[in-house]
Amino acid sequence: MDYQKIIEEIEEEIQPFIKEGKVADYIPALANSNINDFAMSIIELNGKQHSIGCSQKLFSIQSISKVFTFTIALKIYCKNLYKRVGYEPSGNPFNSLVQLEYEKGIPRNPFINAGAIVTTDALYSKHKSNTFYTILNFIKKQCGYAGIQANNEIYESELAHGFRNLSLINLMKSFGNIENNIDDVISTYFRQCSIMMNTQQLANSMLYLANHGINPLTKEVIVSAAQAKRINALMLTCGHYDASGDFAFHVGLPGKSGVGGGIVAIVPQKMAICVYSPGLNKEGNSLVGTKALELFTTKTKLSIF
Ligand SMILES: NC(=O)CC[C@H](N)C(=O)O
Repeated sequence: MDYQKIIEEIEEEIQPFIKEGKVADYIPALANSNINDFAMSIIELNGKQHSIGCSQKLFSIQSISKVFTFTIALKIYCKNLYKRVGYEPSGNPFNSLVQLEYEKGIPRNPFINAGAIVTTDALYSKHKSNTFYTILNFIKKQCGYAGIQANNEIYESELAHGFRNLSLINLMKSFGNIENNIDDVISTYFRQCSIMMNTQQLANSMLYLANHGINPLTKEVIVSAAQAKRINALMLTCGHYDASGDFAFHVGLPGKSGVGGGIVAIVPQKMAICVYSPGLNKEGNSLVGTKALELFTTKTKLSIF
């Protein structure tokens, strides 16, 4: 299949939708993202790459970082991790507090904010003040580029406005589900969200999930096949919060979004994809990114369904 031609078609077909989204402004440093930006990158298991648009432009990975932290925590804690964070969809917005009180501080899954904060806390218990560098080094290795960095302005901006996330972590601490100092954990979480990558780097970094946990290019075993299956399952059922059903319905691939405007998606045994468009839909997922992936699976018949 000529993937390059397909993504070129998609770039044209998404144009009418570009102004429909709204860039995230609850993190003030994200408010000046350019709504007209669009990029899409594919990497096949054999390393063949295809890109369109501003695929070299860096943007903050935000909640896509939850895939990396969950992967690292799963390697360390295996099944024990599920004592502290579940694996069911929440049906609620990514930063919702309500369910967390009913469910005694155990977040539904690792891809909503509460679950990702617990995951970062679990990493902090092991790596202490090296936690952020452990996450960053993991990402550098997966994408094959040592220059990956966090963005201090975005980090500071979220730190100054992260009231919701502070509520979540305090509530979980009150239930005994946060082991470390809340300032240490929340600042690590905000820093991981502010890591800057482009669509090409993000697609590269997800390749192990398309290949049963093994990076097909370096042959390194990142997680077991069973763990890779579970990460993909959670991306499918929880990767887009209360729009996860909608994403499965329209796109039909395991995926994970971030409020920076990126979405990664996995075509099992074939490829990893990343799209970028900072205009979001009301659930906080890239509107045009979702549309582009829908067009891709419709044109290629590569949905898992
Ligand atoms: N959905 C997201 O990308 C949310 C991440 C963001 N840093 C937050 O915690 O609110």
